[in-house]
Amino acid sequence: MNEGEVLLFLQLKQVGKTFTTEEKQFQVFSNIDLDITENQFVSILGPSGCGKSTLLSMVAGLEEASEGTISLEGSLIKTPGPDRGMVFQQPSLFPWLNVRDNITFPLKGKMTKQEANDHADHFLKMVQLSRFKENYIFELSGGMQQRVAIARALAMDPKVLLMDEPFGALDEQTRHIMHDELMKIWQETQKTILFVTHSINEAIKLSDRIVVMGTRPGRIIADINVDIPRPRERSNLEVIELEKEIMSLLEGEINKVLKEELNQ
Ligand SMILES: Nc1ncnc2c1ncn2[C@@H]1O[C@H](COP(=O)(O)OP(=O)(O)OP(=O)(O)O)[C@@H](O)[C@H]1O
Repeated sequence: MNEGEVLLFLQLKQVGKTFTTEEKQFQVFSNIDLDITENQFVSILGPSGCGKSTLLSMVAGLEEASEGTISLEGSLIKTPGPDRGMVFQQPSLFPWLNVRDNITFPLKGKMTKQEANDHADHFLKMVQLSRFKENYIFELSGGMQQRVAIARALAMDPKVLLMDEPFGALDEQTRHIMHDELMKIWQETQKTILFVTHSINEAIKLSDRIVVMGTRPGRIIADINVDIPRPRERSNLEVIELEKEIMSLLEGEINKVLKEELNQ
């Protein structure tokens, strides 16, 4: 690298996605350009169907880009890899393994059993589940299961944590607790986080930056740096102002989706 040259961390260049089925071709989005710096917490916000999950899956390497390129520290992303950890809305844990073994499972072959257990215990402490390491998944609440999924992703030491509506299935109270915990984890681990949500308030509460997507055609309609000091209470005037601003940006997009759905 030449002196003065900035190494881009996560870079999406002119990315597009078209799904092809037997009957038709469907372009979800095109021309997505995004540069994300290391340690940034970036939320992708947008109406249902604009392609948030598809975009995240492409960064995960689970979906291929139809156009453009996605690279992490200069390496093109084509397949899933340990440099990217994924947390889904449903935690997809192994019910036949206890909490700790769920976390050590992907570490098999990478370290000794004792090292893996110690490693898992470190992350279980971080997500405040140390007392539950011997429990089975069905014995945990939804919020606790999601914490196991976060610990499992972090234990792989990814460069980027990809989170697809991770708290979407939780009740309001648990979601608030998880927000606070995720903020602590992010500050402690300094991970880069790409977070998909359709909650404006969630995006404002958590993010350094909010990328707002529109739909049909899918595209970025705003890219907002959030410099409101944390913690960001809902009653904070700056939060309320930003919430209004994003709501008005999204209103037209949401109406577009509703109109099309009602006409179908
Ligand atoms: N494998 C697939 N084949 C065909 N179409 C797909 C496929 N996956 C997603 N789509 C379509 O792509 C569009 C974007 O889907 P995606 O799930 O990425 O949207 P989203 O913004 O995450 O929506 P939501 O907020 O409802 O989860 C939708 O119209 C969806 O039906």
